[in-house]
Amino acid sequence: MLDFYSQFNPSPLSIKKFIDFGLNASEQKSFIFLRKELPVRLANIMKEIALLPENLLRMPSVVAVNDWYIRSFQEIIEFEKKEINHDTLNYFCDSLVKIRNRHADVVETMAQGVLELKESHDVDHQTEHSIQYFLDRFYMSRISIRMLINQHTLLFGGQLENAPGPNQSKYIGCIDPQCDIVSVIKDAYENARFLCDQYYLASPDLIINQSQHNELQQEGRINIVYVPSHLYHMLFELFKNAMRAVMEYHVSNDKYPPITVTIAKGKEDISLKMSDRGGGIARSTTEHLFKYMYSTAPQPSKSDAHTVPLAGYGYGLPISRLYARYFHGDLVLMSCEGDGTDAVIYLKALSNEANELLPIFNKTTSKFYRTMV
Ligand SMILES: O=C(O)CCCOc1c(F)cc(-c2c(C(=O)NCc3ccc(C(=O)O)cc3)noc2-c2cc(Cl)c(O)cc2O)cc1F
Repeated sequence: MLDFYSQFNPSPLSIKKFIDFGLNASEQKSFIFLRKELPVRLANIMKEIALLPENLLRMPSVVAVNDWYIRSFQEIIEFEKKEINHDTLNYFCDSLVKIRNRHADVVETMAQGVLELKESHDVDHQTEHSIQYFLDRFYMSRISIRMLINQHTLLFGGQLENAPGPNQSKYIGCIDPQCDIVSVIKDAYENARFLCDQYYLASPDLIINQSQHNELQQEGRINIVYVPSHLYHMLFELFKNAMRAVMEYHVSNDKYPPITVTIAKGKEDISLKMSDRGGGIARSTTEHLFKYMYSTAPQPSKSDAHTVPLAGYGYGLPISRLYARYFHGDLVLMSCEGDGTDAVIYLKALSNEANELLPIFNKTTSKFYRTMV
């Protein structure tokens, strides 16, 4: 069955399609689409997992993740031949929730798998490159599958959790058609600042600027049709990094240079540039920050806890970049060593251009893995 579903390409949806479908949503249509599309997306990435180097595939954590995928795949294809009725639709929703919970810790578990590999084998450059290629595609696939599951369970899950927030009633699933970018920036800043204050007993201030293409003059705030939780995840990660840099660079004085976020709206892009004066990083170091292998460093021993670990321990940055790229945006770092760092989140201004970016398993993909040692 895996071969059957992996022969289909995943069908990318745009934010506009998610919205249009959600406005007059039919649970039956969603069910018919998902009981095919979810196995297709699962099968495509499972074929890639199977192509990983033996020594990674045999790591206990990778075996566990693979089992979760096999089990979830089997549970969904059960619905292929089920009669469509009220009970089937309810059972389908319950199965999706069960699958989402089963896969909750996939990111950490895969990181553990990479660590197990690093500790048990020498990882040559080519293998590291292939693992980077695989994990970018694997996590992007996971983001897309969770997006489909969340939309269905939020639109039809029935459990209308506690009354949605003030404007959450206008949400279409997890999409806010009028996502107020400034308020998401402020939320992410306040939460990152809370952690910064706890650790450094101080934190940089925030300045928000707005600028837009002169033909787009609009009063008030810039809104976007987007998934607020994705935008929050990216901003929270970037604020944490910027604050750490500023606080580590300006150890002495108690006045810290503020972090500036500039929101720019053009015809095609909406850009969020976060600038800090945290001393910046060398170009040679910047490229490592998006590497999964580099950032899966063994936990620092207590002794050197005082040094600020440059090697991150989360996958915060690479995964934040995947969220940006998921709807055809991007996340770019421009650091000037000795001064500070600009991090830019690019988003599509038009929801019909914000298409899912999905990894597709095909002959070229498998050729890529075949060259792996
Ligand atoms: O994943 C995680 O948990 C966090 C993973 C990430 O952890 C980091 C972190 F937050 C901040 C920095 C950092 C430094 C720094 O640290 N400068 C001082 C030093 C320069 C070079 C070296 C060296 O070459 O050894 C050591 C210190 N300067 O600018 C940034 C910086 C990095 C990013 Cl991604 C950003 O969006 C904004 C920034 O200001 C580096 C990180 F890596």
